[in-house]
Amino acid sequence: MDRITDKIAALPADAEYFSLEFFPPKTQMGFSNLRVRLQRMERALRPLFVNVTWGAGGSTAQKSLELAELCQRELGLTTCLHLTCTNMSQALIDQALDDARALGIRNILALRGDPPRAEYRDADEPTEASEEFTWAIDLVKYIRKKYGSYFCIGVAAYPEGHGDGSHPEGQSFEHDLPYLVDKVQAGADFIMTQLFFDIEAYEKFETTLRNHPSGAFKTIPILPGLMPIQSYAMIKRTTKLSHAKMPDAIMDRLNAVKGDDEKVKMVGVDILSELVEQIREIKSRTPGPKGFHFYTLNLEKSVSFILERTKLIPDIPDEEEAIADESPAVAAVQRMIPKISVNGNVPPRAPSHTRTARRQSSVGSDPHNRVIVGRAATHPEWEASSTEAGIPAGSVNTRANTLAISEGEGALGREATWDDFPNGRFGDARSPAYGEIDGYGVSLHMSVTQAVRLWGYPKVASDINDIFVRHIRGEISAIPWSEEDLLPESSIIKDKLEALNRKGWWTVASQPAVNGLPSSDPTFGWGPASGFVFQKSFVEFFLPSADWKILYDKLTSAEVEEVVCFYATNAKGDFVSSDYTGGSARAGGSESTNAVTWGVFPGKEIVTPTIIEEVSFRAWSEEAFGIWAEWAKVYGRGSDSQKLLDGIREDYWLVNIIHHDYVDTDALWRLLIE
Ligand SMILES: Cc1cc2nc3c(=O)[nH]c(=O)nc-3n(C[C@H](O)[C@H](O)[C@H](O)COP(=O)(O)OP(=O)(O)OC[C@H]3O[C@@H](n4cnc5c(N)ncnc54)[C@H](O)[C@@H]3O)c2cc1C
Ligand SMILES: NC(=O)c1ccc[n+]([C@@H]2O[C@H](COP(=O)([O-])OP(=O)(O)OC[C@H]3O[C@@H](n4cnc5c(N)ncnc54)[C@H](O)[C@@H]3O)[C@@H](O)[C@H]2O)c1
Repeated sequence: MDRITDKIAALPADAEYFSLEFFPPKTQMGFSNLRVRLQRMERALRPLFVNVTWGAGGSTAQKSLELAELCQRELGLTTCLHLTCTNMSQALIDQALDDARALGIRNILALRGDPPRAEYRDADEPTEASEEFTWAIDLVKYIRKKYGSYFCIGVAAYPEGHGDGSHPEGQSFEHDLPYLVDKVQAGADFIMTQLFFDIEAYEKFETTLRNHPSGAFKTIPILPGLMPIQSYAMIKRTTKLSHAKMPDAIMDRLNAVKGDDEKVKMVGVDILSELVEQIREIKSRTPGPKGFHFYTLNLEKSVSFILERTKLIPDIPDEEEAIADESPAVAAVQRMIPKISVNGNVPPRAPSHTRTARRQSSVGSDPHNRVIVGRAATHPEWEASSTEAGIPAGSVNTRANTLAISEGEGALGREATWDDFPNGRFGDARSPAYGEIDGYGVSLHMSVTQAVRLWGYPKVASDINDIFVRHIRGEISAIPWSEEDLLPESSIIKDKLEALNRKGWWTVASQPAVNGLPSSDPTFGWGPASGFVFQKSFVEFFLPSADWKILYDKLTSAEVEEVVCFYATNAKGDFVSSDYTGGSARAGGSESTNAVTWGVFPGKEIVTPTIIEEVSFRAWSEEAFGIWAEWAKVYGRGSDSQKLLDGIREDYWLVNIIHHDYVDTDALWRLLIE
């Protein structure tokens, strides 16, 4: 019995249940770590089902199917595969549905994805045979027509209204309502909502649906979407992107602790637990089992606390637990235990940062603390056995112990939750949580109208120079690679960044050098009091291949190569770095790891929150080039703008250059500008 609605129907009338959402990790190591995490969460938390997200336009198709296979086939979890229908070929939709069926998946969350780009269509597709996929309802109808009742179909809904800004009257639940009625009447079996924190909006939403004159929502399962608060910066960004309101009372509680990551997380657990209680009260008005949906962002600690605190974890009878302890699931948990680094050490608590930093990592802070040290995708043979790691047999052989581990308790818990502080947008590339924020794939995060309003219709490369320069100057709020303004720290290198962008080297990230400022410094400071912080300067930018050839020679010249590290790639996947220049490896052949931000604090080891290295650069660069393609789709096929952007994508390189001489704070800029 793997259809979600059948599973719900089999529950007692007063039962509660929940689902957990995961996205396909960007890196092999992230995938391998998620496998272990899923095994642990399945055992400790017992979700009724899990969701696997789908990158808009099919951008994660293969990875989503791999993750869905792991969940459904290997772990035996009832799996709901998300599927979007816009901006991709019908062939891909057909393939995904056929693959899902072949994997035994019985549940699809049928979504629209990004707004359809008018001229986007697979040129090879015979038009008379293809369906029009403009709205999610088109996918619901298509699945019903092609597969009958084989799939249980879910659809999305938005308690505060869908917010892509394309509707003239703005964001409103009332505007969406008739279309939601249509989606359900077209054959949807359950509803999952966008994340929200405004309980009054949710109450109005569920009450309106349940009492709707059409009767469409009288009994349909409605799963409210809840996002654990992983960090201050992340929740601010997610609520902005999802257009969910953060009530003042909740924001005040987070503002009061915003400098302390651990406290933000625990206040977040309180906030989410209170939301669950309030939703319970609203749901008690409708008979039948009550469901909840959690956006995990591939992290386990917060959600485990919330589920335990709110008693949402289902009990299992003792005898079933005894059987379960003999089962393959336990063997899986036992396999997970040895994910202790070879020398058996465990990571310390992640440092407390007060500022949004870039590629955050607990790994570089202490080489002993690596959780995944190699590149092997599965069952790396360097793992210590549980006996070698000093774990008494049977010590995790109960669900209670597994839950404690998911909550970060003890040495095993610290090991399991090593990546629990994804400050900034990009965490450690070894973490399942690494990558773009929602796992919905590369996206501009805005409608065509908004994109055109911000960036107009670029026709020649110098138009792009202007867009980047205006972003550096704060005249436009976003470029396709960054929806945020520059951080205050960038102001001291603004003229250098402008100069680079004016000459057509388009910067997407950077930082100035800092040689020992107090940790309390209002612009550069972070971490505990009485410390000192340091930074190496770096800059990441796109440049034409002809310019790259010249710059490469400069970077690999005898006097420069000692003081810089660089990583460079293009859309075809050609890759060069300072580790492998001229076909030979430098520094003994090992790949470099660059701590570009570090801090020294009383009574602590050196903390290195930002690291640049090959694995994260490569994973990010795929996304970075994908964004050019997304931007091109804003404009009509064959238009000047589309041709310009696609041409750039094919020709340009993305390069990240780090200068090691942080004492000479101008060195990087002299090298690149003069
Ligand atoms: C639980 C959940 C999971 C998600 N998972 C993913 C994912 O895995 N991958 C991903 O890329 N995205 C995902 N999304 C995001 C989703 O793809 C976007 O929000 C998308 O912009 C809208 O999708 P939809 O299915 O709600 O679209 P639709 O139901 O088509 O609605 C989109 C908007 O159009 C309006 N509308 C609908 N029909 C019509 C019509 N006939 N005429 C005029 N207006 C109409 C609606 O009112 C709404 O404002 C998810 C969202 C939710 C809530
Ligand atoms: N090299 C890698 O390994 C790697 C991996 C992931 C992400 N990234 C980069 O990080 C960026 C965003 O990451 P984040 O959200 O953690 O960063 P962030 O928001 O912390 O910003 C990164 C820094 O770059 C500056 N910046 C922002 N826009 C800039 C621009 N257009 N030109 C020059 N500087 C700019 C910011 O002021 C800030 O100091 C991505 O756009 C990407 O360029 C690089």
